[in-house]
Amino acid sequence: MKTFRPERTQRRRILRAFAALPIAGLPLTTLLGALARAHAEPAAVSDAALTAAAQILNVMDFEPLAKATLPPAHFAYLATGADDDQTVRLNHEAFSHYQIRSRRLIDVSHADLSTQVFGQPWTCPIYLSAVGSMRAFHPDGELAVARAAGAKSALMMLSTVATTSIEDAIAARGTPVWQQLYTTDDWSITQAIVRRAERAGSSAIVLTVDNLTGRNNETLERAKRVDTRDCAQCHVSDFAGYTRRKPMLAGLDLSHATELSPLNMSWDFFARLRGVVSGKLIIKGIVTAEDAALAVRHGADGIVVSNHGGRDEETLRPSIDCLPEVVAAVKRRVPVFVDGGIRRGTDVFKALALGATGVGIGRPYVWGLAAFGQSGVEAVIDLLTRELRQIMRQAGTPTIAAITPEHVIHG
Ligand SMILES: Cc1cc2nc3c(=O)[nH]c(=O)nc-3n(C[C@H](O)[C@H](O)[C@H](O)COP(=O)(O)O)c2cc1C
Ligand SMILES: CCCCCCC(=O)C(=O)O
Repeated sequence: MKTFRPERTQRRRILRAFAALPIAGLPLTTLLGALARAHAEPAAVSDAALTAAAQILNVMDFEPLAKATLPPAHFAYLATGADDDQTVRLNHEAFSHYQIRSRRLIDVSHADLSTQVFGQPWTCPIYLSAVGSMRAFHPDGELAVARAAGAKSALMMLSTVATTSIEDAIAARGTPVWQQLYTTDDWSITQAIVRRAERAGSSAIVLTVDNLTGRNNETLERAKRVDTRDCAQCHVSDFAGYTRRKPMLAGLDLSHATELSPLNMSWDFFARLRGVVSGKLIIKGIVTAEDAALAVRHGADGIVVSNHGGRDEETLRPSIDCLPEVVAAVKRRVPVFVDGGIRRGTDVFKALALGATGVGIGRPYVWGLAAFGQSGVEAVIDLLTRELRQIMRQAGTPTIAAITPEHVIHG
């Protein structure tokens, strides 16, 4: 990559853009770095990128910056979902159907966002959900995310198909991460990944069950036709090449494998997995009361209500709409987490009111990563945290425990 040396007039424009950035603490070098990656030639620094940088008010404002920074096929891998991307859109839109019932005259001078998960203190209920191949979005990939998670005391869930090993991610975060699990139908592979993750200090194994081999992502396929650059980091077209690039799969014999989320996976597999996971075992991708009950019966320690950000199947059922029935079925026996379409502090608030213990984000922090590296991820966490604090005050809920189902209504 060429070094970015802006001309004097460009520098003035960049400085103006930076000065207008309302997010304190994004260093100029970070902004310049992002623009340098976005435009290998300084002369190509576009007005659109500068304007977008100057207008960051909320996490969604990072998306156009990420788009300007990334090769089209990488951005498409990040942005898109299954079929017509309708579930992706509905995941967020559905939050507008829930309205907040604010209570008045409650002392909210000390809003406390801290909570407890599995007996561990969390400074805030927002966590960074698993996203694979993050070096496709920024050279520092998961390392930058882990550092940001450490700086902000946010929980990070590391993908099996991360481009950083769990050992390096934990070292960068400074405290354990959760290991998300994809595996093959070869039991020895499953055991090896679990053993390695637990030896490295992973405090939970999160089995993803909603991403069956063979998703239909037409938007991504179209983007790959126009952008023919090597996207092997994030695209699974060449299975052997793809898995070779994933540190968590290094040293494993995958020569007989063709998939990482086998079609024959069943509750028997989950029960067997329960037998080898010594820490917490969480199941990610549950969207019905029936499966939530089965998960608890099979020994799950936690459930993530998720449709994988609408990436795998076009169900048109937003994950926030699935949360209440799962919470009802679980009857407080294990914590329930949710992700999908969370873009505002009010979305986090509504999810908590509907019974979530923790609320995951995917794309928003990757937009921050793509645009600004570690600082961008931190800024996304800060923005959502600030918005959550604000709505907690407005709604008369000074603590996370004070947020109850009475604070939200489906309209
Ligand atoms: C680019 C990308 C890669 C992802 N990779 C994984 C993964 O490796 N494992 C997994 O369980 N979920 C993965 N997810 C799903 C996220 O963990 C999460 O469920 C989803 O992104 C939440 O929706 P949101 O992006 O609207 O916040 C990925 C999502 C994206 C956008
Ligand atoms: C099941 C193997 C491919 C996983 C790709 C990572 C992922 O979950 C995604 O949404 O992308």
